[in-house]
Amino acid sequence: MDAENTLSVTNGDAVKKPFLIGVAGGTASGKSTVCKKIMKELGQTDMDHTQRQVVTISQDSFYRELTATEKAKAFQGLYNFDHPDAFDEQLMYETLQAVLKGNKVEIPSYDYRTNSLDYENKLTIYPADVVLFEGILVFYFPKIRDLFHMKLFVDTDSDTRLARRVPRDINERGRDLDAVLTQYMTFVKPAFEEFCSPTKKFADVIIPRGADNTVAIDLIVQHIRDFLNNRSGHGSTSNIQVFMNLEPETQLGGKRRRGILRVNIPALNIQPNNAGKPNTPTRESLTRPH
Ligand SMILES: Nc1ncnc2c1ncn2[C@@H]1O[C@H](COP(=O)(O)OP(=O)(O)O)[C@@H](O)[C@H]1O
Ligand SMILES: O=c1ccn([C@@H]2O[C@H](COP(=O)(O)O)[C@@H](O)[C@H]2O)c(=O)[nH]1
Repeated sequence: MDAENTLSVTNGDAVKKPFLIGVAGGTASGKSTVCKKIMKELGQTDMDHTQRQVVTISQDSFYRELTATEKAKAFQGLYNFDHPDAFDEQLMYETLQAVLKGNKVEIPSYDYRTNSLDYENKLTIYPADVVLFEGILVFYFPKIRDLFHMKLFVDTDSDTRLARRVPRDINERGRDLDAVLTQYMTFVKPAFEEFCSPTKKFADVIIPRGADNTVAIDLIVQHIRDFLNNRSGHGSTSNIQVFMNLEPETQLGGKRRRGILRVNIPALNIQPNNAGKPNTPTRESLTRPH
């Protein structure tokens, strides 16, 4: 395991740094559905939370607490939940830092019916190998954007998004049609154009049509599988051995050597930040046979 992905060693067990994936996109583009599909394909859903290798965190858990005046506005659909100022950037950053350190974290869930954080129903995020962080503005804040190892943007056209948001907000978020449409035209649509859409350029992978795009989802799932396999030592990380016949005696690595020399060449290592780059054999990897 390379040092870059290992945090510390406790009782002989290495604490591994999770692979952090940001999932951005407009409202109702299918961010949560894409994350659920990824988790399902990786066999992570019918499993105890403490055992999961892949977890999803929603940016909604980082909405700021509203003052009484803001709450009153929110109930009339007059508060802008789509502006970057609606989020607690610092808390989001500190929480992701803790997650990257392999710590267990507790975050509130979000209650859309009351427009508030729900501390009664906290979510425990257990240490995992892969963490998906999804939300409309996860790529907006540079400090947070820089934490991601991979960035996905779910790109669904605005008509489809509105057509999905209306029934969802009425059925699941306790809104009426007028409030949904007023909020959409006043805040959601302009904020998408000003703050969310421009962050598409930061994405490594753009997923047109969201969860319907099974090809894109399968590719992402395969990438995560490769990462998990490599991390658990089941991937193609075994060394390649090359035998060299040093006859006559040859100067090598500052020493005179002769006979059969075994050279260990570390195999292609598909860890994040190292993708596609074969490791270079080091002087230490030149070992004499016993
Ligand atoms: N591919 C799809 N086809 C049909 N409905 C979808 C699709 N993707 C998402 N939805 C529905 O659209 C709504 C918004 O999807 P969701 O994944 O919650 O979006 P987001 O997390 O981006 O807000 C939900 O009611 C969801 O069930
Ligand atoms: O109290 C709230 C908080 C947020 N919203 C809206 O939610 C979306 C973001 O959630 P998605 O699941 O990505 O759609 C955002 O557009 C806010 O307008 C809300 O209506 N009320």
